[in-house]
Amino acid sequence: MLILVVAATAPEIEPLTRHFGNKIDVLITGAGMVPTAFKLGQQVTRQKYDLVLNLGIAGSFDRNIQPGYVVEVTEDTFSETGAEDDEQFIPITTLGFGENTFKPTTTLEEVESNFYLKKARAITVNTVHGNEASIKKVQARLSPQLESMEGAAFFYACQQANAKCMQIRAVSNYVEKRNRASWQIGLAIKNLNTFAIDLIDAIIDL
Ligand SMILES: O=C(O)c1cccc(C(=O)CC[C@H]2O[C@@H](n3cnc4c(=O)[nH]cnc43)[C@H](O)[C@@H]2O)c1
Repeated sequence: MLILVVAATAPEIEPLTRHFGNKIDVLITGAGMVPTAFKLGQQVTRQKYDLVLNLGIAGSFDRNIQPGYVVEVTEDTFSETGAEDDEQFIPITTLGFGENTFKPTTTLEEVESNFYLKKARAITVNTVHGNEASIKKVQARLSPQLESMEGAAFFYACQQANAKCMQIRAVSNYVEKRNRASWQIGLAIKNLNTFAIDLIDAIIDL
Protein backbone atom coordinates (compact mmCIF):
# COMPACT_ATOMS: atom_id res chain seq x y z
CA MET A 1 0.00 0.00 0.00
CA LEU A 2 1.72 3.18 -1.19
CA ILE A 3 0.66 6.20 0.89
CA LEU A 4 1.49 9.88 0.41
CA VAL A 5 0.94 12.23 3.35
CA VAL A 6 0.64 15.90 2.37
CA ALA A 7 0.99 18.78 4.83
CA ALA A 8 1.59 22.51 4.54
CA THR A 9 4.35 22.69 7.14
CA ALA A 10 6.70 20.08 8.63
CA PRO A 11 5.80 20.78 12.30
CA GLU A 12 2.16 19.83 11.64
CA ILE A 13 3.18 16.21 11.00
CA GLU A 14 6.51 15.95 12.86
CA PRO A 15 5.38 13.15 15.24
CA LEU A 16 4.10 11.15 12.27
CA THR A 17 7.27 11.51 10.19
CA ARG A 18 9.33 10.53 13.25
CA HIS A 19 7.11 7.45 13.76
CA PHE A 20 7.11 6.18 10.16
CA GLY A 21 10.53 7.29 8.89
CA ASN A 22 10.72 6.28 5.22
CA LYS A 23 7.85 3.73 5.43
CA ILE A 24 5.57 6.33 3.83
CA ASP A 25 6.10 9.22 1.40
CA VAL A 26 5.68 12.73 2.80
CA LEU A 27 5.21 15.96 0.85
CA ILE A 28 5.56 19.35 2.56
CA THR A 29 4.02 21.87 0.21
CA GLY A 30 4.33 25.18 2.07
CA ALA A 31 1.23 27.06 3.23
CA GLY A 32 -1.42 28.07 0.73
CA MET A 33 -3.38 26.84 -2.26
CA VAL A 34 -0.88 27.70 -5.01
CA PRO A 35 2.14 25.83 -3.60
CA THR A 36 -0.14 22.93 -2.65
CA ALA A 37 -1.61 22.55 -6.14
CA PHE A 38 1.77 22.86 -7.84
CA LYS A 39 3.83 20.59 -5.61
CA LEU A 40 1.12 17.95 -5.24
CA GLY A 41 0.43 18.08 -8.97
CA GLN A 42 4.09 17.34 -9.66
CA GLN A 43 4.24 14.51 -7.12
CA VAL A 44 1.08 12.64 -8.14
CA THR A 45 2.07 12.92 -11.77
CA ARG A 46 5.48 11.36 -11.02
CA GLN A 47 4.18 8.57 -8.76
CA LYS A 48 0.86 6.70 -8.52
CA TYR A 49 -0.34 6.26 -4.91
CA ASP A 50 -2.95 3.95 -3.36
CA LEU A 51 -3.94 6.75 -0.96
CA VAL A 52 -3.09 10.45 -0.69
CA LEU A 53 -3.84 11.92 2.72
CA ASN A 54 -3.93 15.65 3.56
CA LEU A 55 -3.18 16.34 7.23
CA GLY A 56 -3.12 19.74 8.90
CA ILE A 57 -4.53 22.14 11.41
CA ALA A 58 -7.52 24.39 10.72
CA GLY A 59 -9.73 27.11 12.09
CA SER A 60 -13.31 26.32 13.18
CA PHE A 61 -16.40 28.45 12.58
CA ASP A 62 -18.49 25.87 14.42
CA ARG A 63 -18.49 26.17 18.22
CA ASN A 64 -19.42 22.46 18.39
CA ILE A 65 -16.07 21.62 16.76
CA GLN A 66 -13.67 22.83 19.41
CA PRO A 67 -9.87 23.28 19.39
CA GLY A 68 -8.30 19.83 19.57
CA TYR A 69 -11.08 18.08 17.62
CA VAL A 70 -9.96 15.93 14.68
CA VAL A 71 -12.38 15.83 11.72
CA GLU A 72 -12.76 14.38 8.24
CA VAL A 73 -13.36 17.07 5.60
CA THR A 74 -16.13 15.96 3.24
CA GLU A 75 -16.14 18.97 0.92
CA ASP A 76 -13.98 22.03 0.51
CA THR A 77 -14.75 25.30 -1.32
CA PHE A 78 -12.50 28.03 -2.71
CA SER A 79 -14.59 30.74 -1.05
CA GLU A 80 -12.83 33.73 -2.63
CA THR A 81 -12.96 32.85 -6.32
CA GLY A 82 -15.55 34.97 -8.07
CA ALA A 83 -16.36 38.63 -8.60
CA GLU A 84 -17.69 41.45 -6.47
CA ASP A 85 -20.81 43.22 -7.68
CA ASP A 86 -20.96 46.12 -5.24
CA GLU A 87 -22.24 44.49 -2.02
CA GLN A 88 -22.90 41.12 -3.68
CA PHE A 89 -20.46 38.30 -4.31
CA ILE A 90 -20.79 36.34 -7.54
CA PRO A 91 -19.16 32.90 -7.26
CA ILE A 92 -17.06 31.55 -10.12
CA THR A 93 -19.71 28.88 -10.75
CA THR A 94 -22.30 31.59 -11.52
CA LEU A 95 -19.80 33.45 -13.70
CA GLY A 96 -19.46 30.21 -15.68
CA PHE A 97 -15.71 29.88 -15.27
CA GLY A 98 -15.61 26.55 -13.46
CA GLU A 99 -16.10 24.81 -10.12
CA ASN A 100 -15.26 26.06 -6.64
CA THR A 101 -16.13 23.00 -4.52
CA PHE A 102 -14.09 19.81 -4.45
CA LYS A 103 -14.53 16.54 -2.59
CA PRO A 104 -12.49 13.58 -1.38
CA THR A 105 -12.52 10.54 -3.63
CA THR A 106 -12.65 8.09 -0.73
CA THR A 107 -13.87 8.11 2.89
CA LEU A 108 -12.39 7.13 6.21
CA GLU A 109 -15.05 4.44 6.49
CA GLU A 110 -14.05 2.98 3.12
CA VAL A 111 -10.32 3.10 3.90
CA GLU A 112 -10.50 1.70 7.46
CA SER A 113 -13.96 0.86 8.77
CA ASN A 114 -12.84 0.64 12.44
CA PHE A 115 -12.02 4.35 12.50
CA TYR A 116 -14.54 7.14 12.86
CA LEU A 117 -14.32 10.95 12.80
CA LYS A 118 -16.89 13.72 12.86
CA LYS A 119 -17.37 15.09 9.33
CA ALA A 120 -17.11 18.77 8.38
CA ARG A 121 -17.49 21.12 5.41
CA ALA A 122 -14.57 23.49 4.86
CA ILE A 123 -13.53 26.53 2.89
CA THR A 124 -10.03 27.28 1.59
CA VAL A 125 -8.77 30.85 1.81
CA ASN A 126 -5.80 33.01 0.90
CA THR A 127 -6.61 35.43 3.71
CA VAL A 128 -7.27 33.87 7.13
CA HIS A 129 -10.49 35.39 8.50
CA GLY A 130 -9.90 37.67 11.48
CA ASN A 131 -12.60 40.31 11.15
CA GLU A 132 -16.13 39.93 12.53
CA ALA A 133 -17.90 41.49 9.54
CA SER A 134 -16.11 39.33 6.96
CA ILE A 135 -16.67 36.21 9.10
CA LYS A 136 -20.43 36.91 9.24
CA LYS A 137 -20.51 37.46 5.48
CA VAL A 138 -18.82 34.17 4.59
CA GLN A 139 -20.96 32.29 7.13
CA ALA A 140 -24.14 33.74 5.60
CA ARG A 141 -22.98 32.78 2.11
CA LEU A 142 -21.49 29.29 2.62
CA SER A 143 -22.09 28.09 6.24
CA PRO A 144 -18.60 26.61 6.50
CA GLN A 145 -17.57 24.66 9.59
CA LEU A 146 -13.79 24.86 9.05
CA GLU A 147 -11.24 26.86 7.12
CA SER A 148 -7.73 26.08 5.95
CA MET A 149 -5.39 27.52 3.36
CA GLU A 150 -4.91 24.33 1.32
CA GLY A 151 -7.79 21.82 1.48
CA ALA A 152 -9.66 22.58 -1.74
CA ALA A 153 -6.38 22.79 -3.69
CA PHE A 154 -5.44 19.38 -2.33
CA PHE A 155 -8.75 17.87 -3.52
CA TYR A 156 -8.44 19.64 -6.87
CA ALA A 157 -4.93 18.29 -7.57
CA CYS A 158 -5.95 14.76 -6.56
CA GLN A 159 -9.07 14.91 -8.73
CA GLN A 160 -7.00 16.04 -11.72
CA ALA A 161 -4.59 13.13 -11.19
CA ASN A 162 -7.31 10.56 -10.45
CA ALA A 163 -5.76 9.87 -7.05
CA LYS A 164 -7.66 8.33 -4.14
CA CYS A 165 -7.65 11.04 -1.48
CA MET A 166 -9.02 12.27 1.81
CA GLN A 167 -8.40 15.21 4.16
CA ILE A 168 -8.14 15.07 7.94
CA ARG A 169 -7.74 18.25 10.00
CA ALA A 170 -7.44 19.11 13.67
CA VAL A 171 -8.84 22.39 14.94
CA SER A 172 -6.20 24.77 16.33
CA ASN A 173 -8.42 27.83 16.74
CA TYR A 174 -11.85 29.30 16.31
CA VAL A 175 -12.35 31.60 13.33
CA GLU A 176 -12.90 34.88 15.13
CA LYS A 177 -11.48 38.41 15.45
CA ARG A 178 -7.75 37.76 15.31
CA ASN A 179 -6.56 36.42 18.68
CA ARG A 180 -3.37 34.52 17.93
CA ALA A 181 -2.63 34.02 21.66
CA SER A 182 -5.67 31.71 21.99
CA TRP A 183 -4.58 29.29 19.21
CA GLN A 184 -3.94 25.77 20.50
CA ILE A 185 -1.57 24.56 17.82
CA GLY A 186 0.24 22.10 20.13
CA LEU A 187 -2.99 20.35 21.13
CA ALA A 188 -4.20 20.19 17.53
CA ILE A 189 -0.90 18.72 16.27
CA LYS A 190 -0.82 16.16 19.09
CA ASN A 191 -4.38 14.94 18.45
CA LEU A 192 -3.99 14.98 14.66
CA ASN A 193 -0.81 12.93 14.76
CA THR A 194 -2.09 10.43 17.34
CA PHE A 195 -5.08 9.73 15.11
CA ALA A 196 -3.10 9.65 11.85
CA ILE A 197 -0.39 7.34 13.22
CA ASP A 198 -3.02 4.84 14.45
CA LEU A 199 -4.85 5.04 11.12
CA ILE A 200 -1.78 4.58 8.91
CA ASP A 201 -0.46 1.79 11.17
CA ALA A 202 -3.78 0.00 10.63
CA ILE A 203 -3.73 0.59 6.86
CA ILE A 204 -0.14 -0.57 6.45
CA ASP A 205 -0.88 -3.74 8.46
CA LEU A 206 -3.58 -4.76 5.96
O1 LIG B 1 -0.02 33.40 12.51
C1 LIG B 1 -1.01 33.31 11.80
O2 LIG B 1 -1.82 34.18 11.65
C2 LIG B 1 -1.25 32.04 11.10
C3 LIG B 1 -2.24 32.01 10.17
C4 LIG B 1 -2.50 30.83 9.52
C5 LIG B 1 -1.81 29.67 9.78
C6 LIG B 1 -0.80 29.69 10.70
C7 LIG B 1 0.01 28.47 11.08
O3 LIG B 1 0.84 28.54 11.90
C8 LIG B 1 -0.18 27.10 10.52
C9 LIG B 1 -0.27 26.96 9.05
C10 LIG B 1 -1.57 26.23 8.60
O4 LIG B 1 -2.61 26.38 9.50
C11 LIG B 1 -3.84 26.25 8.85
N1 LIG B 1 -4.78 27.08 9.62
C12 LIG B 1 -4.87 27.02 10.98
N2 LIG B 1 -5.84 27.83 11.41
C13 LIG B 1 -6.37 28.43 10.33
C14 LIG B 1 -7.43 29.38 10.18
O5 LIG B 1 -8.10 29.84 11.13
N3 LIG B 1 -7.71 29.78 8.92
C15 LIG B 1 -7.03 29.29 7.86
N4 LIG B 1 -6.01 28.39 7.98
C16 LIG B 1 -5.70 27.95 9.19
C17 LIG B 1 -3.57 26.65 7.40
O6 LIG B 1 -4.00 25.64 6.56
C18 LIG B 1 -2.05 26.86 7.32
O7 LIG B 1 -1.43 26.21 6.27
C19 LIG B 1 -0.52 30.89 11.37
